[in-house]
Amino acid sequence: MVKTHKSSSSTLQNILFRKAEDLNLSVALPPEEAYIGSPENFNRRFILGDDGKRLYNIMASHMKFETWKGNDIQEVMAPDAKYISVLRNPATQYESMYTYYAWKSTRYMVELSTFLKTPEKYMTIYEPEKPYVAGRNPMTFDNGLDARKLEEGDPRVDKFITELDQRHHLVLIAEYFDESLILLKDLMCWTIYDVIHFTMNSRSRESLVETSSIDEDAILKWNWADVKLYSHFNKILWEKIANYGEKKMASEVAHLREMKKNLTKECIGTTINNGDKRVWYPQGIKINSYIVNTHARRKHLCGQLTRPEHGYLNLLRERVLSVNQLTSG
Ligand SMILES: Nc1ncnc2c1ncn2[C@@H]1O[C@H](COP(=O)(O)OS(=O)(=O)O)[C@@H](OP(=O)(O)O)[C@H]1O
Repeated sequence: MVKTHKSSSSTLQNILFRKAEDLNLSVALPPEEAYIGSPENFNRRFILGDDGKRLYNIMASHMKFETWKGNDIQEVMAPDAKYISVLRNPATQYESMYTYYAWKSTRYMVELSTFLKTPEKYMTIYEPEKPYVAGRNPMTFDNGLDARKLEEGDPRVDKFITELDQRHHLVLIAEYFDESLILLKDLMCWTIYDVIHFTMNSRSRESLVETSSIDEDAILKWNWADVKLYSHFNKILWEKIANYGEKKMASEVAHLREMKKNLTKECIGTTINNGDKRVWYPQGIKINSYIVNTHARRKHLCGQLTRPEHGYLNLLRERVLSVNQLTSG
């Protein structure tokens, strides 16, 4: 999975990590924190415990793809691996990113609405040459094309989108996440049970910054390549839904939502927005996470559905390290 920033990728990651845990699949993991090598380009030496020849079933952490040459990621993935990503409406994605990473005090030094009046100016002064998260067209960047300096309409973006379309088996859309997950289940020959999820890494209401329609227009203009990328894959998603059958889709989405509702009742005791040791909080940002109901503590699925990214990374890392110890001992 290409883990695109602030686009519901942690929720998708939770689904994949659950599968890895239950089926004991090999997962390419960062040795610490949440990035594999980034801001350096992807290289297998950044994978925890890699022996130079292992093939992985799952890779679902943030990393930096400069290109999709076919000799980097493909080299480490199992031959029948499916390539997926997720995109979100650039207007909401950009606000989430700017606020979550506190760019008003850590990068561009101004509020989002001020930045949006003359973004080129702030970009020229403050944008790092090699960022973890790009300040312009971030979802295009995460998927492998640095379009921070490309003029609107640059044909390299169209070419990139065409290539990406050939590369990715499925691009999920955050606004139609449940529909996207039904397609994922179909692609992977899973059951609906496999794609149940609770929303991960969402900001608490008080950590959202309201944007005006002027701001939103400015975000869309500034992130023109992301707008193209999103529009393209949103269209593809709806074509896939039509092929799947709209009636069948609606009935499965309803089933998924019903199962989610029941599991929410069963699993979640409380939702908290700070002080959870399994969560990474950027300074001053409140992130929702779930504490399992006392009576559901022994229920494996409840533990999995409520385990935030860093909790899962630590659990899977321990597993990799103990297997490596056994095989080298
Ligand atoms: N299903 C669904 N639909 C729409 N939006 C969703 C969904 N699931 C998660 N989210 C929102 O995605 C934001 C978190 O994205 P990521 O998990 O990709 O963030 S991160 O890059 O890994 O930090 C975060 O956005 P904000 O709350 O606006 O910050 C989540 O609320």
